[in-house]
Amino acid sequence: MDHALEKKFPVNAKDYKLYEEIGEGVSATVYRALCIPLNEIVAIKVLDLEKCNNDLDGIRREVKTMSLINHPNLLKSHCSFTNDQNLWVVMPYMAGGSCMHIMKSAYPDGFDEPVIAILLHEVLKALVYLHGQGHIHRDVKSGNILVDLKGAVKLADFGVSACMFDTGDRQRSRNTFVGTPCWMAPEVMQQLHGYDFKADIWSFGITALELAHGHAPFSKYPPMKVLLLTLQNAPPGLDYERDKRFSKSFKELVGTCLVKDPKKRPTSEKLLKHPFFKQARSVNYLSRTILHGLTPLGDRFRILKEKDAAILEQNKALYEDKEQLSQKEYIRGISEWNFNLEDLKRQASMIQEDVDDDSKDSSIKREWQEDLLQGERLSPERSGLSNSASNDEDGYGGLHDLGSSLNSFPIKPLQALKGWFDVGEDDQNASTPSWKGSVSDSEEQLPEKSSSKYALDNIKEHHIESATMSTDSKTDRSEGLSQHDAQSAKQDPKELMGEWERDDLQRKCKSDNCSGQPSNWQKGDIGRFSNIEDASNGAVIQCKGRFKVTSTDLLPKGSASGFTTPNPAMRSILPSLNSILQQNAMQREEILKLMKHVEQMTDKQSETFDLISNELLQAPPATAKEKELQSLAIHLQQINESLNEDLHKHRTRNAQLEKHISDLSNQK
Ligand SMILES: Nc1ncnc2c1ncn2[C@@H]1O[C@H](COP(=O)(O)OP(=O)(O)OP(=O)(O)O)[C@@H](O)[C@H]1O
Repeated sequence: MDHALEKKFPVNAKDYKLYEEIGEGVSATVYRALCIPLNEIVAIKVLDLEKCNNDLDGIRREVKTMSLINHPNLLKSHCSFTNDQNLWVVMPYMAGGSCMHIMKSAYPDGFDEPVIAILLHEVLKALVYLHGQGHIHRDVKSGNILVDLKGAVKLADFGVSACMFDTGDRQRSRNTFVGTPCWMAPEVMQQLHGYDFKADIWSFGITALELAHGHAPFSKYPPMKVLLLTLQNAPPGLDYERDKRFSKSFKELVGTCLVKDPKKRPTSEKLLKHPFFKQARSVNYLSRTILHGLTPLGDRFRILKEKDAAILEQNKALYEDKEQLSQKEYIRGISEWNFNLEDLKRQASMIQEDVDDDSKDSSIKREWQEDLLQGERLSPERSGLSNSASNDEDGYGGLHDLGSSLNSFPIKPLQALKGWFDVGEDDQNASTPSWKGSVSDSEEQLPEKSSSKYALDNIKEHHIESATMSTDSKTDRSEGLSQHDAQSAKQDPKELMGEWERDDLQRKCKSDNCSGQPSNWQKGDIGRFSNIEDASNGAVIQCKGRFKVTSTDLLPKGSASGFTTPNPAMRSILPSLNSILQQNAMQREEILKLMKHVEQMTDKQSETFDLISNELLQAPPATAKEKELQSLAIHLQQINESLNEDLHKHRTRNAQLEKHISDLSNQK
């Protein structure tokens, strides 16, 4: 137990001497300071209450949480008090600073795996405790992981944390859009069913990637773009090629956390049992490695601040015309971002078409490769289209779904995008999130039965104070993998399928296709058109729209009559060629349909879109109705963009398939 916690810290500003600045957040500046009567160095977070007028509730929450928590891996405050218009929060000084600062100043490409294992292990222990107490942290990221010089790791910043057992307004806060975009779970962005502890598991996975690469996926993009990329793309992960230096078990851990369906993510307790953490050494290792030889925190912070200022200066000219733009937010790409229309306007103005760097990022690359490997089968990220592909009469199933989603816009803005994200079956069936329901409902979402029971007692008695129960006993309780978890792990191995297994599956898929076995999707459709016998007779084996594929297309160029008995080698390759041709033709057809539909939609609606969005975006919203309309306009634009991106992907895939065919023909 930290000895300092037992000391009585004075609650008067004159008892502290502020030294240099060591950190800065959206709402506060943090200083190294001396507590004069105790002769102890502390950190003091100074919040300007006048500037935080609209978030006093959040501040109150943070201070309360910080004073009540009691876990070695959580940053507890010594005390807090007001000083003029400021709130001072006195905390232990974490001389190593945040992991983000350490990376920025000394490890720009991220840490090595042994270091990451320790950091994640310590943070996860904090999450197990928090979740057991009924709290969601909601802002897990390297900037909030603080380290002291001995290597102690503490998760900080409860500014946006939420308690699962609050009622009324506080409960509604779990339907709000808080956190930091790059680390934010899709369900938090979507605002469909609310969210729970699992949102922290997603952020934990993103933090793992951040520690591995030195930055979070999509960190260079403005929040609006991050939102779209997170919702539309396959989850990011460690790449097989690029991340060779990391173990299979680390890749698997990340894959387990970054599953879009929160129900399929493990609880923090379950995650703590992941084999990856077997390698986690004692925290002393950090002091011998990443903390060794670091310059004092204040100096590091000053240098980083100067660098940031220089970048801002450089970019000033670029963004001059976008007067309202918060450049600082953009460059950091990490700060808390509430789903607010002013932000959207600002951020939307910054969106560029390139997805260059992060498209090189593993997630997009993997999605792309997966699409290629699996042929026509569309990525689940676009399930609105793909699910309907096989039984869709007009081929517009996804678009129809989208249309019907649009009707629900005024009620749930982001719901309109449903069907374009991989909302799991469970999600679609679920009517309300479990935490919204009765007490027994909420139990299901809790990390462990004993924890939930404990937490439920909390609700009954409204005693958040009980959070300060003995750390040791809490830790003990949370150590054991619950029976339920162990069983569900056995019963549903898919649930634990990580990136590695997914890659294996893809490889398998690839080899299946090469052997001429059509995928499920193809099997159904081949029947609709023709069979291999037709091909050998030179008949039209496929006729869709203006595309006709005949078997002569498949025959060797040298064959005069175009009708020879294929040798065994040819025989084996014909089904592949046939299947590819069919895919190709069908893809062309689908692209044409999409293009036609988009053109129609664009013709009819673009004027309306422009009108609505331009007019509405100009004027600040006066009424709730106007706000809804603004949301509608913005989301229609997003959908438009999604459609265009899909179209583009189809085109590219088509080109790839054509190239594949010509390669195969050349080989022949
Ligand atoms: N106790 C501490 N010891 C050392 N450094 C600290 C301490 N507390 C905070 N910092 C530094 O100050 C930075 C900002 O603090 P904090 O995250 O609490 O502010 P904030 O306004 O809540 O930030 P944000 O909302 O952007 O996360 C941290 O990222 C960290 O680098």
